[in-house]
Amino acid sequence: MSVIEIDNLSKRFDDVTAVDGLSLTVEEGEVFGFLGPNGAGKSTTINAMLDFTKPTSGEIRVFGRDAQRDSVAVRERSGLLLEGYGAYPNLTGREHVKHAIDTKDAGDDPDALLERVGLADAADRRAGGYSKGMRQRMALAVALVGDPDLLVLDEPSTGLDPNGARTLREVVTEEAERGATVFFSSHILEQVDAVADRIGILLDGSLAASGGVEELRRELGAGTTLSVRVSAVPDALVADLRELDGVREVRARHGRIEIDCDDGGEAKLRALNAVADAGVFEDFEVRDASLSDVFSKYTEGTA
Ligand SMILES: Nc1ncnc2c1ncn2[C@@H]1O[C@H](COP(=O)(O)OP(=O)(O)OP(=O)(O)O)[C@@H](O)[C@H]1O
Repeated sequence: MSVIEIDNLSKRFDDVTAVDGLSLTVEEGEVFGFLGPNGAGKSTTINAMLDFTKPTSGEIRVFGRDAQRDSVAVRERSGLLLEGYGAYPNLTGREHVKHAIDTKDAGDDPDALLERVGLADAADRRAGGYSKGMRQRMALAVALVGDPDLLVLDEPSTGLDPNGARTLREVVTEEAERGATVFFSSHILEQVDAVADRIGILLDGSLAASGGVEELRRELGAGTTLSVRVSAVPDALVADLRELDGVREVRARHGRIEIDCDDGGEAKLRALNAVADAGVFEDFEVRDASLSDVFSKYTEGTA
């Protein structure tokens, strides 16, 4: 069953088109990574999903219900960590979580939730004195209240240190194992890559690509890099390599020649032969382009 169905969503603010004909579906139990650079339209999409902003056109269904007309029912089943979560400076972390539990009429233990997000030690401190990362951890604890069927996390890694980022990934994985659907937006690919079943790349309000990590890599023809250890780097060889069919870029550094090739074996084979013919070949390794390369390729030149 699809938990989120977005159909041809557009949202304009005066002369700015924040979302432009976006369609996507997220299935039950899936962790969906919603990636895009600043200003791509991620928050606007999320706000429309939760009826915090009205679409200019298009339709959104969450749990099979109209996201605008049935927004109360949608929000009741969702746990939200949204940008600019407003903490009450005078309330402690525990009081924030307790308040969310009471509001949702849930049976959670606030301390257990704070423990899960690594905030147990600061449970009795006022949120006004929390660091950015601590506030983000608290917001995550609040989002987890009531075992929501859908977790909507908008840039949840903002302000988190590496430990916090790991805790976040663990929590997302645990929630998915529990059966929750997770919609996770970020402009940091590594955060999403590690936990997402599927990724959508949003650019200028439209989906530029979507699919599983491997599928995306193939679809985008991310290519592979051949790294050859050489005894010397003759200029003529570098020039020859650049001319080969299927070779995209050649770099020489630290006794190696790095050759970016199209997917498939032929270009790599041609390049290796050329290095061998030049009499400088020592050793080689092959690296697949990471999804990070794919993402940079897609977002190059954008904000
Ligand atoms: N309330 C608003 N009024 C006018 N323009 C807006 C409003 N909200 C968003 N925008 C514009 O819509 C575009 C998309 O913004 P949005 O916040 O959805 O992007 P984002 O992908 O979430 O970016 P970020 O990663 O920086 O949070 C931007 O150009 C932004 O300036």
